[in-house]
Amino acid sequence: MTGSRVLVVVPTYDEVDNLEPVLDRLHAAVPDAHALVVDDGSPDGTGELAEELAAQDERVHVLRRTEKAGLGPAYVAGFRWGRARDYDVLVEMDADGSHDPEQLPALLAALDGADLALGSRYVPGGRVEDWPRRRLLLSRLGNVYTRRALRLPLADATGGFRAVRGDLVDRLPFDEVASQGYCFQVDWAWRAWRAGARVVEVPITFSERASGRSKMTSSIVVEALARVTGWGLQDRLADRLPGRVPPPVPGRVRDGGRSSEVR
Ligand SMILES: Nc1nc2c(ncn2[C@@H]2O[C@H](COP(=O)(O)OP(=O)(O)O[C@H]3O[C@H](CO)[C@@H](O)[C@H](O)[C@@H]3O)[C@@H](O)[C@H]2O)c(=O)[nH]1
Repeated sequence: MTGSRVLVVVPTYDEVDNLEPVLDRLHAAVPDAHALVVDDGSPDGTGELAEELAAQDERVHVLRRTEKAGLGPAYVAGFRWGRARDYDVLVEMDADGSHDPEQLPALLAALDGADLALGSRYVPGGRVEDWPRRRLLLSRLGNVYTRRALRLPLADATGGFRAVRGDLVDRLPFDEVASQGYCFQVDWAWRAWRAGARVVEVPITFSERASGRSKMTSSIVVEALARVTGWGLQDRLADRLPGRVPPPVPGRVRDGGRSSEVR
């Protein structure tokens, strides 16, 4: 979307070695983009570093929260901050170098014909590099399960590199989004699709983080499994209710220009 004001929301927890290189790469790739670092009281000083970077560069902003409250609430706070300041496009990007800012222009370009552009590791052309095999397996299985349980025609609903038009953010009921962990990604992609949003998957390369450790925990996995299973069951039960009001017309999903069927 040419001429748009773009805000890249970067959630951080203990990313002191990764943050500056990632912001440098972002501004080399998309010089006009602004970045909002949403730090949850990182003990390693990421929040203080973000303040220093913001003092040196007017394109960098910081939202500091007092404690680690999860990826979902961090993004909701970042999206609200961005919409209150009239950014037209909001972007999700990890702080650890897993997402390549050079691929951001492709995500932004995809918004010309879509409301939500998902960076996708699992469409043709997408890749995962150097991730431990068990993480890759978990991610693949999580996506297969999500697709089946929610009848959501996405190859990668759990990824965290995406761009969304501000007006879609305004339409979504983020007050109802209770997901704390990485399930947040599925949660709002699903709500967007059900709300009739035009969703496109854009191939990306995801690489193992540059330094530090993943914040993935077993409770994040359990939350995702429980929530996705619950939503899927509710949806199927609702199908059986007499006089059920038809669900909203689902949005279109495209992958490289082709329409996808619900699998
Ligand atoms: N503010 C804040 N940030 C957090 C929190 N937990 C994690 N983060 C930040 O969120 C980003 C992703 O966390 P990682 O721990 O690096 O995630 P990963 O294991 O590489 O995650 C992969 O799976 C996620 C779930 O599908 C994806 O969202 C992510 O893109 C990637 O594919 C990092 O920038 C990390 O600092 C939190 O509680 N609060």
